[in-house]
Amino acid sequence: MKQIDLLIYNIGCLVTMQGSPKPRAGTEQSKVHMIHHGAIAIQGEQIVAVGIEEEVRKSIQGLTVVKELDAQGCLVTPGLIDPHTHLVHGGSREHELDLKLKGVPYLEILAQGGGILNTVQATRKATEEELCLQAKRSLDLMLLFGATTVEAKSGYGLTLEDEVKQLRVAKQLHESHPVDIVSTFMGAHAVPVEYKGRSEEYVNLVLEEMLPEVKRLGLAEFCDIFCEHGVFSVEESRKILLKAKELGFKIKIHADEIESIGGAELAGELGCISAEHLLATDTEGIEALKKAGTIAVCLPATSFNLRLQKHAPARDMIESGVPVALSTDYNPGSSPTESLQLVMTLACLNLRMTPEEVLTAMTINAAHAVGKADTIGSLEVGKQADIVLYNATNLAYLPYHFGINHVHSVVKKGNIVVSEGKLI
Ligand SMILES: N=CN[C@@H](CCC(=O)O)C(=O)O
Ligand SMILES: [Zn+2]
Repeated sequence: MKQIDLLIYNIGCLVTMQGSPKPRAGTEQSKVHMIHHGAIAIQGEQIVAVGIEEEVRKSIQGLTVVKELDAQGCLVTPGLIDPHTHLVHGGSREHELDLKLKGVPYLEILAQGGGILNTVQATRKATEEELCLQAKRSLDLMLLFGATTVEAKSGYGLTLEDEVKQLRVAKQLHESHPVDIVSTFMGAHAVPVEYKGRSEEYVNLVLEEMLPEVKRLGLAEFCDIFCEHGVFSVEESRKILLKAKELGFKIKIHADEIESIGGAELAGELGCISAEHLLATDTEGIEALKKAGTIAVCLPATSFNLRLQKHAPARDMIESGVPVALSTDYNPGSSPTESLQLVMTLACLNLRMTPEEVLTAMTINAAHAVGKADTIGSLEVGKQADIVLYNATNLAYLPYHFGINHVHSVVKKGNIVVSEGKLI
């Protein structure tokens, strides 16, 4: 070891999340590993020492420290991970607010050609540059709110060309923005208008053309599908996810968001890495997830914004041993928010998760949900130095004082990219 490039010291409460080769489930979900008076030493992109400040300083004795960052006694956590977003899209849908207030259900708006299909129109119209600019604005906000890795789905193109356009934007942002992006192909997000009443043909297009081409271009690691009453059936979802698996994609599923049609059971049957939404999941669904080790990605900002009375049964899931992750579900319809901190509050209040369970859900479990737990999700020697410093001294303060941004600084791959709440 030649030198320390960055030493973060005087950390009042350092939450490391260390030691989770597997997603954390059951009582493990609340074990966050907290150190008081901590420090982190970084070389290049990696953590080389982490722990009690005195010990960290001893372990790096004699080495030149290039830069120091005084945490001023504050709370420090691993970089937050947002494992479910629809980051790249055209337009916005504030006009739906009126329909929502009149009580028109989400799936009804979609069935009338609005909702997702409205965003499909706007996304098809937009150029790659326009999509990139719009998504970058959101990605900047996500970073300011503490996210250092974000999953991003396609699914607003619904033609090969437009799906590839969205995925190319995600790739471009991954390469140019400090936030890392994990790409998911979601050509089966809705049946496009030109295939109305011919969903079988659209499913074939996804199977025969889109999936192989996206694979050939290497534009996505994951494949996802909206398995829901009136969107894609369990049979259609099985077909698409099986083909995706065969082609080497890792698989995810939007399951049981509005109705329980067996999406969670399918996730278990196919060994999905994660199943998302799960508001309507019942005991059998929870059991299927548990058996398969599938991560439940809960999206409380979506149920809040859709004004749903029901919430994902996160407590039952945790108590049954299903690992839970949390996400913004950032998208222009059901969850137009980039703030994982708002999600923290909603997860505590509506899903009855503790602040510790919430942090696990946004760090190590989210890292597993995007297949990156070997490099991110905890602060450990050898892991990527993705770190958040807050204007707070304890974990519970984050969900407690809601509606504001608590982030003071963000370190991404060893570089300070946010300081005093501003991008640098
Ligand atoms: N439910 C399906 N897809 C997105 C919403 C997309 C939209 O409304 O534009 C979700 O995960 O919430
Ligand atoms: Zn989604």
